[in-house]
Amino acid sequence: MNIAVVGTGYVGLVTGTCLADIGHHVTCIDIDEEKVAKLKRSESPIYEPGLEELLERNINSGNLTFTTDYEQGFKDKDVAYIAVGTPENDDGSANLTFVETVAKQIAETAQQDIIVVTKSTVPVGTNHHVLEVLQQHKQDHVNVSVVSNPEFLREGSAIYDTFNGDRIVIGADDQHAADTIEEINRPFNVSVYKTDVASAEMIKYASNAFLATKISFINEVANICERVGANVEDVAIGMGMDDRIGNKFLNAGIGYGGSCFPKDTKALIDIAKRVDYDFKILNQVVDVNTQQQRLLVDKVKDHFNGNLQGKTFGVLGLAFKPNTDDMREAASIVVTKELLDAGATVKAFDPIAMDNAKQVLDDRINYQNNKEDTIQDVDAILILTEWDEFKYLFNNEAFKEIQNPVVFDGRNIYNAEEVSSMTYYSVGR
Ligand SMILES: NC(=O)c1ccc[n+]([C@@H]2O[C@H](COP(=O)([O-])OP(=O)(O)OC[C@H]3O[C@@H](n4cnc5c(N)ncnc54)[C@H](O)[C@@H]3O)[C@@H](O)[C@H]2O)c1
Ligand SMILES: O=c1ccn([C@@H]2O[C@H](COP(=O)(O)OP(=O)(O)O[C@H]3O[C@H](CO)[C@@H](O)[C@H](O)[C@H]3O)[C@@H](O)[C@H]2O)c(=O)[nH]1
Repeated sequence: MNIAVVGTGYVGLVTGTCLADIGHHVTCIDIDEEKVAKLKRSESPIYEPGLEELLERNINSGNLTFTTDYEQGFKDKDVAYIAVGTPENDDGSANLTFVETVAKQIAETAQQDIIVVTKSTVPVGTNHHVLEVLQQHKQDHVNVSVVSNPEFLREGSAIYDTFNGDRIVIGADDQHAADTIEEINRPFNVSVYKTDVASAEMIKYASNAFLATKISFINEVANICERVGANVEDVAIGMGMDDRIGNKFLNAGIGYGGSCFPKDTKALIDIAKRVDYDFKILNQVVDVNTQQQRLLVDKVKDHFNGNLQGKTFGVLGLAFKPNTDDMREAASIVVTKELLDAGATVKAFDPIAMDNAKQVLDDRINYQNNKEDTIQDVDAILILTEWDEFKYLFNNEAFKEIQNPVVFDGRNIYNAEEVSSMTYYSVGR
């Protein structure tokens, strides 16, 4: 099949590359010229394990091309995927400007019948609106239909998730369009769930909101565990042995971040509000997460009797989770700002996200080139992201030289034996 993918961010680039890898002819379109120039050289503008190899293979085979030119991108295409951002507006609602713009551009460019597939996360009703925009701006001889095909990949394992997803959701009111998208995806060999457009749009928000709820729930349990002398890790294992609960997404810590959970939970609250419904649980999930992202700073302040003036902290991990360079809504943004505002000096290091971190974090931060330098001459070490290379910190010569180390572990990456000889704080244990 001949496919255009509009937007080469985390979703568009992974989707386009994987569709090319299963044999489709794919052109990815982006307005960012620098990004497209890099992609043409088989260089990935984002860090995503395995992506660069896949890019190179499919560019070389001729299945994958990149352009900033819509006319070139849509030439002879049967299907167009929309994978542009839907960021948060000030009131929490989803900003649909990019999706609308792309719908209009597709309509104005398409010269043949086209199925438009929305991969971007969009509120219920958006695909119907996209169809209206397409119909308003398309040429008379062109037939258009829309399909909602929400994306469930996780950053850091996006390629794996695409080939091993739990489901592919296809929401369409047009049977032929739904069947075509199912056929396109068949080589992935992932279960397909077909439904109507509105339900597909809702599945995406409900899934993310449920996962965020699981995290805020276990974080509140962790906070109680600390007060009653229980261990949240043992509690999560015991809970997770019940299949109805499941053992995933029960890791307590300093809350969820990233480009999806924070914005999608707020967008679902807004979707509910627009139909006069107060999504009470989800409001609390968001509040708990805001509180949880500050938790480590409260522990630091308690340890230093409320005075961080003149203290130095070594922060390990800045990305919102390991194996990504994405800094969107990372807990490190909150934690480092609070430490700096309290008068502390902050040294920081992330194995991959340094460049992006420098764009979003406070310029008072003293960036380091490695973990060894970051933990030298500090009053305490803070772990904010559970990168593998931080898991063996205690075997590191630089660490062994520290007198009376103090460690605040926001991701519970160490066990009791490892930390027995130091002052150690974690979450819910
Ligand atoms: N990041 C994820 O892990 C993830 C997972 C599932 C769903 N989603 C959803 O997918 C959507 C995209 O997310 P993302 O993280 O990939 O976004 P992103 O911000 O990384 O990428 C968006 C891309 O779209 C491009 N773009 C903007 N306007 C354009 C236009 N008119 N024409 C062509 N390109 C244009 C931008 O230049 C950018 O490269 C969002 O709705 C998001 O909620 C994201
Ligand atoms: O038990 C857990 C699991 C995750 N997290 C945190 O939750 C956030 C999100 O993690 P994860 O879901 O692994 O990453 P994302 O790449 O944001 O993926 C989520 O958001 C995507 C965008 O919508 C969806 O496609 C994915 O299915 C959904 O998992 C991160 O800050 C994690 O540290 C926890 O605190 N505890």
